[in-house]
Amino acid sequence: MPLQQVLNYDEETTDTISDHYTRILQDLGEDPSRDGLLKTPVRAAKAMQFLTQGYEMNAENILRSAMFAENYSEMVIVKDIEFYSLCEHHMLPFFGKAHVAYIPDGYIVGLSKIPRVIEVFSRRLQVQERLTDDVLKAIHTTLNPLGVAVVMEARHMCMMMRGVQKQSSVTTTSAFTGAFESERTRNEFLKLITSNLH
Ligand SMILES: Nc1nc2c(ncn2[C@@H]2O[C@H](COP(=O)(O)OP(=O)(O)OP(=O)(O)O)[C@@H](O)[C@H]2O)c(=O)[nH]1
Ligand SMILES: [Zn+2]
Repeated sequence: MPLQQVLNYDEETTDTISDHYTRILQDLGEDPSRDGLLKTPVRAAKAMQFLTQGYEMNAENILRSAMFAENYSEMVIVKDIEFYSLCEHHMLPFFGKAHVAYIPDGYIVGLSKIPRVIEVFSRRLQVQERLTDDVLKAIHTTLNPLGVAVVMEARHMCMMMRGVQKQSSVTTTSAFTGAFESERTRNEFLKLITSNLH
């Protein structure tokens, strides 16, 4: 299922989460009955369901829906794909850019499906390392290419707004399979994602 701008929110789930948010507001010392907060529990409940809709999505189905037999066997790179996720420790956002490459082995995939796979795994509670690995494995096992490479760069709000409070640190994670395990291929990919060629 693709990322939905407007989810079909299940009423019962929204009500339950909303009730929890009402209590959280009270526990934070707020007055949930004041004008500005009247709809906040429902809004927050819907926002959290939106941000975790990846649990309902299936990466394999998305990729299989647009796989085409093709003899192209050079590196295909989709870079600068923005993503937003939630860290599973604090449920605060981490966000940044993903760069994905693969070398086809008989099949190419519709380009938009790569950002869609990133949505599947980023719209959940995550850590950046697992997110990187989830994207890698989904593409590798479904498309069966000669190799897959994933690099993700992100800023973590839990390190910026609270805790250690470092505003400019960026975390980079990477994972590689197949041909990208060779230094030459990996370096070519890294060179291409850091170039300004558009
Ligand atoms: N490896 C990894 N760590 C993350 C990620 N997102 C958040 N964290 C870290 O998860 C750790 C949780 O550590 P704890 O000591 O249990 O939590 P805490 O007391 O809130 O830690 P501080 O953030 O240092 O105040 C922190 O070091 C966070 O920076 C991620 O995607 N990957
Ligand atoms: Zn965190």
